[in-house]
Amino acid sequence: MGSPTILDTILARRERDVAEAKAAVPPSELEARLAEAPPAIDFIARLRRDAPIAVIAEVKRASPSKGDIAPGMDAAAQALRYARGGASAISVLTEPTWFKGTLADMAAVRAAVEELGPDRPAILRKDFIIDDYQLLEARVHGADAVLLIVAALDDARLRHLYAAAVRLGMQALVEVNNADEMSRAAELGAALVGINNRDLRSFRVDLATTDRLASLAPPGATLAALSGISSRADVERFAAVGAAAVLVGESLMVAPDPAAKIRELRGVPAAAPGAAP
Ligand SMILES: O=C(O)c1ccccc1NCC(=O)[C@H](O)[C@H](O)COP(=O)(O)O
Repeated sequence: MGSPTILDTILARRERDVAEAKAAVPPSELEARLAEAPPAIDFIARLRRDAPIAVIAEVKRASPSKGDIAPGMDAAAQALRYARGGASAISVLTEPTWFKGTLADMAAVRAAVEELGPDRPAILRKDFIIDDYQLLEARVHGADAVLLIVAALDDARLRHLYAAAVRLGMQALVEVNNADEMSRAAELGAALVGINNRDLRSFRVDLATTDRLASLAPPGATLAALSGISSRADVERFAAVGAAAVLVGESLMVAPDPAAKIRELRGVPAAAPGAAP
């Protein structure tokens, strides 16, 4: 066996984190809080509503590959900038050690977008989900959808977590990075598939990953392209191979005007001068 990859290291740490969280707040306590959780909307329908291309805008303070990106960023304020630009969904990284995110960030984002009414952006919990407990946490803190990374889960666990997410009223963005993972997502019957251009084991970003894998997506699935996206040309490239959405993190986090950057990615004209960023 070779040395552990960053994905292995993150997953091992997440297992310990989940055990500690369960010791502090037992699953039964979270289950009891489900009834008061903010209601979920249909994540896929929210993306589809913004055809031909929806932007899933990510709150990402740091990452294993880049280190600090915007460590002091206020998640809720950034989410409102994204909403102003027309983001269809907000992805909130809730992993604390490498991404400097928290569940409290996601709850704050959810509360902030609630003010926008029924057309609010949908909320994705972006994390390394390995346990039902994290699904309960996600729903209680206002997620409409969760990320399930095929490379992080065996088939039985993937199937179990996918069904459990749906039972809780959420949808799952099923992430793949190669043809084998895509066939596992198809086997699962994933309704929403994210092709990650970043190989989570090597950090290598290759935009051609989406081009190569898009035609292997299960028929009828909604397709999203993830990672390394920074220009309108990237978005057009992925729309041309059938992506209904793009997920964008770093280039929005470093943009001086994130709302304008989202408009640029969506291909809509710039806002009138003097409009709030
Ligand atoms: O971003 C990383 O360095 C990373 C490393 C290991 C596992 C996951 C990682 N990122 C998660 C993501 O896939 C991205 O946050 C997301 O797709 C946005 O990517 P980008 O637009 O390139 O910031």
